[in-house]
Amino acid sequence: MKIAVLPGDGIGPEVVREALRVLDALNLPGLVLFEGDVGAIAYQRHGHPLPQETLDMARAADAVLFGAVGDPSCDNLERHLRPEQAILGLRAELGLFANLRPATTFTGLEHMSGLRPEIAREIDLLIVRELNGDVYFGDKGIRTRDDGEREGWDMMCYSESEVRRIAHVAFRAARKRGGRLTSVDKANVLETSQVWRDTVIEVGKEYPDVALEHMYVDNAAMQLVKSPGQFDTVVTGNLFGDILSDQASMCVGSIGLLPSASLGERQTEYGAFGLYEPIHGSAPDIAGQGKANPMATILSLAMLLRHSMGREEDAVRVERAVAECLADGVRGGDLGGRATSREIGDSVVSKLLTLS
Ligand SMILES: NC(=O)c1ccc[n+]([C@@H]2O[C@H](COP(=O)([O-])OP(=O)(O)OC[C@H]3O[C@@H](n4cnc5c(N)ncnc54)[C@H](O)[C@@H]3O)[C@@H](O)[C@H]2O)c1
Ligand SMILES: CC(C)[C@H](C(=O)O)[C@@H](O)C(=O)O
Ligand SMILES: [Mg+2]
Repeated sequence: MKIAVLPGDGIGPEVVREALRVLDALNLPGLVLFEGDVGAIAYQRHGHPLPQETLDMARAADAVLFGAVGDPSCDNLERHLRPEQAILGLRAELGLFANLRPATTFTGLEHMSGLRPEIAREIDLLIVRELNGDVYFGDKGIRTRDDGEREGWDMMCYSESEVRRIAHVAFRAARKRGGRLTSVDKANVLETSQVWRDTVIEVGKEYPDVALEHMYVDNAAMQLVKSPGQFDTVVTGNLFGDILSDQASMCVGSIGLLPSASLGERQTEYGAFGLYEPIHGSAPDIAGQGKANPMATILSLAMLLRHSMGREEDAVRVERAVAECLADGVRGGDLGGRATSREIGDSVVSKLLTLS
């Protein structure tokens, strides 16, 4: 089993390092790890944020563990050379169209949520975010109008087949969870969303056991804060899913806690090929200070064990280790504590070794 490890920029290497220590503690046979450059570091070393060699390494692997990309020093580069293009390029080139972003309450953290504890306690949802389309990948540009004013434009677009395939992933996920699916769109304004909604309804006919509802994205943002417990599985487009998942993280307590899996159609001999990363970014404001919470990356590793390695029991063990550390009061700066990334990694590894 080959894992491509792409730590990236800022806190990326700091959080990936701790996830790898957890992987090491599991002592799994037959693992081969390769490390590659992505993001600003890759641009500095190779002149491109996603060097061909890194892409080839990811393609040749059975799974990818990704940290984060982004560096303020690159904000004025031409767009195709910016670090963020590395993750967008990987998602597109590897056909990873289904991004699973679970958000679940942790016992003992209710008071760290931006919500009242009794409301935070209810959170157990999965955002299924489409990852290969939408305004992210449509034509875009900056043009100068006749009156001399600059105008930026980005085309939002979803085809029926793009919506159909993510809808199937979401319905199947909802079926395995609480049997409820909320499709989030902006069909009252956007034609893209009209096609989205019509297609989700069509696909829904194949899943009569799943209760489907539709919600406009502005209302969904409000409902997520008002009563997050009403959500089971949520399916939405690339942009809305990006925003709602950061919001969901603060309902749980910190962006340093939410993992993700990006999956496509490819299967390997071990499970689904996938890329696993925390939902947060490179956090330049705390990079290099040992302040990053590595739990989101450790929980992403758990998703890798589950989806790409078929090791459900190990995945659950890692998730339990993180949850029990939080219940014991292990807290980084993001949760009002003082534990360093290293100390959080140490705690998770020690806890893991006590769990059978
Ligand atoms: N998938 C990715 O690689 C990814 C995701 C999001 C943002 N980015 C990039 O990261 C850079 C910074 O973006 P941003 O500041 O908007 O978002 P961010 O997620 O990097 O940081 C937002 C805030 O959350 C904090 N934070 C994030 N992760 C944390 C962690 N693990 N522990 C403790 N605190 C944490 C940061 O310190 C910051 O205050 C940008 O270049 C952006 O494009 C990359
Ligand atoms: C860095 C950026 C391209 C990325 C996105 O918008 O998808 C990030 O915000 C994420 O959530 O993974
Ligand atoms: Mg994001």
